[in-house]
Amino acid sequence: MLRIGRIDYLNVWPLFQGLRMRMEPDVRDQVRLVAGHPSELNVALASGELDIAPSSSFEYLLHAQRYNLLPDLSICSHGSVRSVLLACPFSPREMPDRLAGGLQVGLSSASASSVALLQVLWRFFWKWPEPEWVELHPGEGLATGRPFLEIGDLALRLSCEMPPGWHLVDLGQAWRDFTNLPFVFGVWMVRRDLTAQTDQLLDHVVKALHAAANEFTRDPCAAATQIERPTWLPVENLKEYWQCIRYSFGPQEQAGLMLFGDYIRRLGRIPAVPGLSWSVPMKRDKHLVA
Ligand SMILES: C=C(O[C@@H]1C=C(C(=O)O)C=C[C@H]1O)C(=O)O
Repeated sequence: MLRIGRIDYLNVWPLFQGLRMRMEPDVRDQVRLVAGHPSELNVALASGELDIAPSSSFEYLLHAQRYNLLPDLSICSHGSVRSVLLACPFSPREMPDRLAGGLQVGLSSASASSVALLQVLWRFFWKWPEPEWVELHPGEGLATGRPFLEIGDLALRLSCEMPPGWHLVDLGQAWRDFTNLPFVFGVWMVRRDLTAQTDQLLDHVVKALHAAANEFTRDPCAAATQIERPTWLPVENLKEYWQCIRYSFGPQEQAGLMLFGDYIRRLGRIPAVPGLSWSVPMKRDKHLVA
């Protein structure tokens, strides 16, 4: 049995749809998909309830000794991402003045990477004074009337149905403006203590994931007509969204992840930036281990 985490957001829908379509019945019988938001998957992975999951890049940077990474697969954006947003009930230009009077800023309890990204941008890019950070459940932010971080489909919904008077800051775009690099929100982590019996199963799943990712990269909009969309999401918005989401994990994305690691080290959240440990040799390194 292979226990796979599935982020319950539209950002990975095409990947899991592709996986489902490609799994042979005997493989499907041996795979259990467990859905949750990234923080839930981080906890389940760390405690060994899951064997493999796409989840927060922050969790990898924090506990890299527990995991290997699937090569060539991530959840990232090269600019605007649309589903990781700082929502603000006033113009963000007013932030320094508002902070002078003391201000709480809400952080989604669903997130690890985006929480840290917001704190990195706050300190090193915008250079705003530190607010009082408070944790909020997903969907609770608007009612507070204060700035808050939202991720996933709830954030995408905010970007489709912009609440009157609110301003949205896209954190994928802000990271691009800051560093000129992609931001890797999620990576695929495989627990290092996975038993050898699951090797073949894992191999099959990884091949299917790569095929699904390649198909998505070739035509990110194709899946938009296959899915039953929520009423708040026009098909054009979904197509635009999936053109922002990328599953690649090449040198640019790796550089973005390492730079993020260095900033969170400077924030004191990790003692040192770990190396990237792969679950199978990278394609370009195969000749080294042959
Ligand atoms: C792009 C997104 O990234 C997600 C955000 C994560 C986090 O903040 O920890 C983890 C995985 C990603 O799926 C999103 O929320 O849509």
